[in-house]
Amino acid sequence: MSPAGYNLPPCPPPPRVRVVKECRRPDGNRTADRPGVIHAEPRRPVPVAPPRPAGSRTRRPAYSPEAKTVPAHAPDSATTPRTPGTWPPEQQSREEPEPAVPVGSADAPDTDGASDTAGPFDIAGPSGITGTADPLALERAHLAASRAALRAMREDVQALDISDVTANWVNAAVLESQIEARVKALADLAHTPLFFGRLDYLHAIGAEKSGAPGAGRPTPSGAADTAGVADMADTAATADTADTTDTTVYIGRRHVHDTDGDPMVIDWRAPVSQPFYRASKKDPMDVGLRRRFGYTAGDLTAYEDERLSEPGEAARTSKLLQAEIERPRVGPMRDIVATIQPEQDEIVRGDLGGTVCVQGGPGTGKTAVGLHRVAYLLYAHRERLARTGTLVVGPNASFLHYIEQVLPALGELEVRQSTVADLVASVEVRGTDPAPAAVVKGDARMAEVLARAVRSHVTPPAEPVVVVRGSRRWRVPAYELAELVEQLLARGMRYGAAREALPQRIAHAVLVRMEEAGEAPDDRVQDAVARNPAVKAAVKAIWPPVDPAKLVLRLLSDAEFLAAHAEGVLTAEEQRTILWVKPPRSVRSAKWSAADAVLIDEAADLVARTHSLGHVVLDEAQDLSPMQYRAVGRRCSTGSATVLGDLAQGTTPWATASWAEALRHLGKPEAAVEELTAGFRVPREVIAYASRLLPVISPGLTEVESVRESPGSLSVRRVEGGEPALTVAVVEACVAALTREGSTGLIAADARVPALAEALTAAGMPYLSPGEETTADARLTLVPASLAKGLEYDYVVLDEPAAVVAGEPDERTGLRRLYVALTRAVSGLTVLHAAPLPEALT
Ligand SMILES: Nc1ncnc2c1ncn2[C@@H]1O[C@H](COP(=O)(O)OP(=O)(O)OP(=O)(O)O)[C@@H](O)[C@H]1O
Repeated sequence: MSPAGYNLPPCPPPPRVRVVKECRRPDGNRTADRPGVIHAEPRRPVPVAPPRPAGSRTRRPAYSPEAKTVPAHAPDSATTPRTPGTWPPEQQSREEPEPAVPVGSADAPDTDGASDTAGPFDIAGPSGITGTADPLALERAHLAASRAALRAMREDVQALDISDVTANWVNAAVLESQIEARVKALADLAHTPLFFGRLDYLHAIGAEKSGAPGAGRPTPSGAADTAGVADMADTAATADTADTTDTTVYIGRRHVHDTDGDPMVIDWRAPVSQPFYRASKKDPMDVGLRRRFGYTAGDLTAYEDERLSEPGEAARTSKLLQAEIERPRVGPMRDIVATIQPEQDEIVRGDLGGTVCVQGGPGTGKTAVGLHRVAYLLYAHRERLARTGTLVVGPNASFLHYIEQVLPALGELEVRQSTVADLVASVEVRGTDPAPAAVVKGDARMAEVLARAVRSHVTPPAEPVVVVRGSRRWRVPAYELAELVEQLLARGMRYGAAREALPQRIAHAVLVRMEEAGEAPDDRVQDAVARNPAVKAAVKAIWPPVDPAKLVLRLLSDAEFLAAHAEGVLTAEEQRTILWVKPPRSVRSAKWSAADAVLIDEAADLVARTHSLGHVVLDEAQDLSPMQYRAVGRRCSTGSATVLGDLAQGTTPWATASWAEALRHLGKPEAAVEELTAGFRVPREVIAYASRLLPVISPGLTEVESVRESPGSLSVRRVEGGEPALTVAVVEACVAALTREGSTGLIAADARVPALAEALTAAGMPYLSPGEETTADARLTLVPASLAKGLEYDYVVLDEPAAVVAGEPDERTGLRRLYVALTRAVSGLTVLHAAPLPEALT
């Protein structure tokens, strides 16, 4: 296995290039000829990690003081010769951990890396490493060596000379772009920790240990269904350790190995990494020590140990987890790869074959889990999913913008993200429906109405088909044509596919007659007959083309046409509800609504099968109508889905009442429903306050149990003096919130947004809108309550809850909207009201 022994990411749309020749590096060395695989040998020397101290049985090559290569992002000291155990000396002194600072304290130093885990705080000890050296220095040395190894991997790919490899310029261009992508994927981002955890196994990885505790733990080999890109190399390189005596693995975002192919960092998705997320005192999975690392500004500054096999040590909540959650939020959503919790990991690593539905209250990590699941599936089934595609569906553009950096941070750049509206955007949506019309249009019964309407275009043949060839005339009578039509209808084919099949069926009937008359027609004759003008004319009359948009236009404009197909399906009242008062003249001039676009999408699928992807993640799924579920479902009809949502946060008039029903509409009735109840975002005090609404908005749903205590995180204040005084108080609360680190969201009823915007401007306080990225200089976002779903801020100021409730068509939906607004804060929520609070909150 070469350092760069990865298949390169497939590069659709051009077909995968089969590299049949050897790649030749500039130094003349050849690489093997595996199709689509770039090898780069011989490997360059890279510095290796310092020796594991006594008691740590790893196979990693001993640290060599001669190794002088400067690590890619190693501290400046990297060129200085080092002494084992104190490596690198300057770095050790420069990066000596700062004095312990209470987690979440205002004194905590700035962190600027999206993937940093925490500010410095008490370093748990003593370390699992015995010996004289400072454990932190040893870990930093391993980090520096891993970075150097990664740089070497990257340089090997950069050095590839493909000039005599490719047969033509197209192949060369594809290969070039694959190399570019590969180099990009191997980038060492200064502020993204290369590893965030370490496991010390009790037994050598992959060794037989029958009877040993955790004997069933995964081995590094057999990661995945392997075929394909990076995972192939990862799996193979990881498997290198299977017959060794290694006991220690470092876990990070990607695989890094040294010049011998020995892993220095293992991808978090590999089976051998799994115990990092799942092992517990109860089931240590053969892990003796689990170590989590804390970073500050890209520097390794802390670690936290858990000794899973020592019964005396009580299980405790990870301070690093707490610090990570409370780390001020600026910018887009972050990944949680370093702190995925066991119940989340169960979902993340679920089989590709099965659809899973996750019910979870606000802040339980549904979105995070869904995104990490995609990354995991891409690792485990890369080739299959690269071929079939993956998709993340979110509720609106600002939400998608908020989450869009998570997958790239996990090294996955190819996942499409879309709203349902964009998925079905075959017409321009310029109109809106009144709620009652939208509810009927979103009802699953509309699928039956559309199916009937499409099928109604098939007209029973009244005339025979007469095909003239040379001097002969061949006649297929109307009754026989009718039989052919019946057969096609009975097969349940898509309308368009059946339409394409009909000419061949008619031609076949003609050929049977020819044979009966002693002729010996072949396939070419059949094709010629199928293209005969008489056959074409008959097909047009019997099975005319259907334009989905025109069909829906007619259904919504023509009461008789609608009645003919909605008979027994929709009531007369429902039909009236969806009919346009003033029918548009054409598809182009129609003011299509979002629900209309979904109807057109359904009709389009009746005509021609929608392409199915390999896996779809559907977030905030509770808000979809049955017809929207169908639209998403047909995009994973041959694949699987991860459905994420919270019934209590359903705020559309058609929001789903039960997951069983939703999954039925999605076409995945067999899907398992899992529940997440541990809350990561919202502090205990705040979630307890918001949960007062649950009995009214979603009776029977489990309350979220926050993993974080944060005394003083909730403030509810009544403001005397009506709306003007309230506005002043809200602005003041924003000013106060902005004195703290991190982001502030001012959430208000949509109708209140203009007044608040004006007040903020008058106060000289610039603000962003949802979807605009917060930065260190722009930390305040003014959020209409209708767009708050899925978002979060360190501090939230909530304006006038009663107005949020009143902004919705009914009280239950209003209270659900309020529940969403109340659950966006990570560190503090201030509720300000002039009007009385909704009763359920008091
Ligand atoms: N295991 C974890 N470690 C660290 N942070 C986590 C973990 N799980 C979730 N979080 C954090 O909690 C916050 C909420 O997560 P997320 O947005 O995925 O929740 P959600 O269930 O989708 O919430 P909502 O229902 O409000 O949309 C995010 O900041 C996320 O990073």
